[in-house]
Amino acid sequence: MGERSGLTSDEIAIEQQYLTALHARVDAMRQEAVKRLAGTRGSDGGSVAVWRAEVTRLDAVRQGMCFGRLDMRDSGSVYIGRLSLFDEDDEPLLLDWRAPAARAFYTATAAVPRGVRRRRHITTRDRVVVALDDELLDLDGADGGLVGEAALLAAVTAGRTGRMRDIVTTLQAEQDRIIREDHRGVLVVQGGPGTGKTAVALHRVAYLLYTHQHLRTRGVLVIGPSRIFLDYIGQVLPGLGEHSVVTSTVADLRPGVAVSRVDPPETEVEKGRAVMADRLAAAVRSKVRMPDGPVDIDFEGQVLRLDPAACRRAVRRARRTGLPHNQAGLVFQRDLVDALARHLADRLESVVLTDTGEAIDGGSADGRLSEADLRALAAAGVVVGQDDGPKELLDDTDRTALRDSLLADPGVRAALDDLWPRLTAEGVVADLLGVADRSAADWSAADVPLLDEAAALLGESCPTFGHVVVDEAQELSEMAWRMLMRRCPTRSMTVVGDLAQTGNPAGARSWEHVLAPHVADRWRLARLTVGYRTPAEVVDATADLLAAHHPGTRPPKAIRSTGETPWRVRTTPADFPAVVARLAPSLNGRVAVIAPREHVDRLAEALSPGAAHDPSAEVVLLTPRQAKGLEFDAVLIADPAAILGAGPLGHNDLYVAMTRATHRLGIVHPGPPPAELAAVRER
Ligand SMILES: Nc1ncnc2c1ncn2[C@@H]1O[C@H](COP(=O)(O)OP(=O)(O)OP(=O)(O)O)[C@@H](O)[C@H]1O
Repeated sequence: MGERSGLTSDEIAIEQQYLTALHARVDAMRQEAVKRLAGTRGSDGGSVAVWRAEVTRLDAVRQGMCFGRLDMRDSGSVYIGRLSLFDEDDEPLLLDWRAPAARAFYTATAAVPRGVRRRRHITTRDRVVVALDDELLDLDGADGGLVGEAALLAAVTAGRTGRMRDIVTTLQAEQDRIIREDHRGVLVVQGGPGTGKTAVALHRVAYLLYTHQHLRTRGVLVIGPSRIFLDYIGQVLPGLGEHSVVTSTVADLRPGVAVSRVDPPETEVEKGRAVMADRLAAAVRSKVRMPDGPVDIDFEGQVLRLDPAACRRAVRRARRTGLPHNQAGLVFQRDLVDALARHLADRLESVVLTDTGEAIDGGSADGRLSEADLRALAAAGVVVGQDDGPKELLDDTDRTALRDSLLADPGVRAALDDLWPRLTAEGVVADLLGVADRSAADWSAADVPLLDEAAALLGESCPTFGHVVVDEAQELSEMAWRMLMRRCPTRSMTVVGDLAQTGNPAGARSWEHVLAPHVADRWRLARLTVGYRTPAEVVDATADLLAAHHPGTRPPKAIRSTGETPWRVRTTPADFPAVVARLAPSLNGRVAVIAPREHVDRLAEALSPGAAHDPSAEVVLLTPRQAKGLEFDAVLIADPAAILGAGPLGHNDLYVAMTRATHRLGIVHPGPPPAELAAVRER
């Protein structure tokens, strides 16, 4: 890495002056936007939205607006920040970090300086420059691999606030490469815990929106594992000036479906398998009834008869359209109504009328049109008078009117619906799962992709996006993948995850396995290898666990050590809650107690009030699943053996739990420690 230069207060003063000028420029732009916004009163909503978005954007990028400067060997200096700014003469003042020319800020090293002589990290608070950190890159130097190391270390060691921060000032080269990868196709980012997958995915969204305007119109969707997680990352994109991204969990992706139940692991696995799609399709198909004999339908007092061959023909024709069930049902209905209308018209026309309207052939026994015939014709809008007996009994308009009145007739509709019923997604899934009382069907997270699949089979459309980001992607079942693919017809996706952290037994064991059915081999893999969250001491504590369950998987390379060795404490089952409650606050900072579900109630009682429910509390109680993607200054694992034993992927859950710590890790085990943790120092 480059050599640090001595920094004088003069240099801080120079940067302060520049920063003040930048803020003055943004103040002026904001004022202008506010004026324009006021001027749009009464004008179209479009320009109101544009100016409102501009004010929001300018407010959002204020904090840390300018964070870097590159001094080039052959040209002048460039300031790097959260947006591009130009002075009144259109001279550049600040370069958006996403612009191609800003790239060297993240990738230049002493070994490959990319024309950069000096890289300066500028730390600001509000409108004040508080620190500068320089690297000189034109000296011969070994390449340490990290860019802006002092600023990076300051960022990763800072206390956690409970909300994720953006890392735009200290992005590393391996991360920058992924962020700027082509947006087309599926990019999988695999990396161990704390390697910045979430951070990279979110910065990639900001980069893609900046670079590809069409994505602003088409929309970007970010999928996360839980609402707590989405809340945790919720500030990152707005801080990068992006407010339009939709974030959701898979379970929340279907409006109107409330998840209120947790399935046992075996059920979750079963519901997650792709074969459920075939079962749902078969279930929907089976709802179409082929009658064995003729079907009699009452219409306006007459009996119309559908013969089974006509029904079969209509089913075949409807299926041939390839339309989803409910739409194909309309084709089926229309087909049979046509048949019925023909049938009715033939019957009516077989009545040959005299000039005075008397029937001389067929019709009713007395040779006149029956009452029912007249009613049917009247219902179809055909007026048959005694004096002006119809010359053409049924023209095209009459036939259409006849079809419409057949279609509108409740008796006809009920008969057709009985053959090809109109279905709801909830009904189909409840039926397949054998849920007795449909109205009370309360859904689990694993039911949501089934409901979505059923809805698609029935012909409901869902919103689609130009790019979809899937975080903690290893947790998604095959059915959940199908659901997401429907939302991304262009298959432009960023998928980030870690197969060693899969906790959902229906989740991924291999990327190939979950992606190939949708994109064949058109996906590419990028890896992140450096761990920014967990210090070396915590990484070491997980070594035996990782080796036992994922032999061959290398843990992330930690960029720092804290000197704080993880410890474990043995206790008795009886004392366990009290010991956890006593130790948790002593860990200092923002602390997570991570425990298996079976202990949550007991521990919630023992811990400070609110811990169980308030993720922003100083001490928060979480299950490993809830802790996914989050991080804390300190973590206390409560009963690791129970976490390991809670399900087939308990070892991955324990790995997730241990790697949430940015500084300190403690373990409380009632009884002997699991073998995987025996090497952790006993206290
Ligand atoms: N280049 C960087 N500069 C500063 N901080 C970074 C950098 N990269 C990652 N971090 C920090 O490291 C921590 C872990 O990042 P992140 O949550 O994105 O990791 P992850 O790979 O998604 O982890 P997990 O798999 O455990 O969910 C975050 O606090 C993030 O801000």
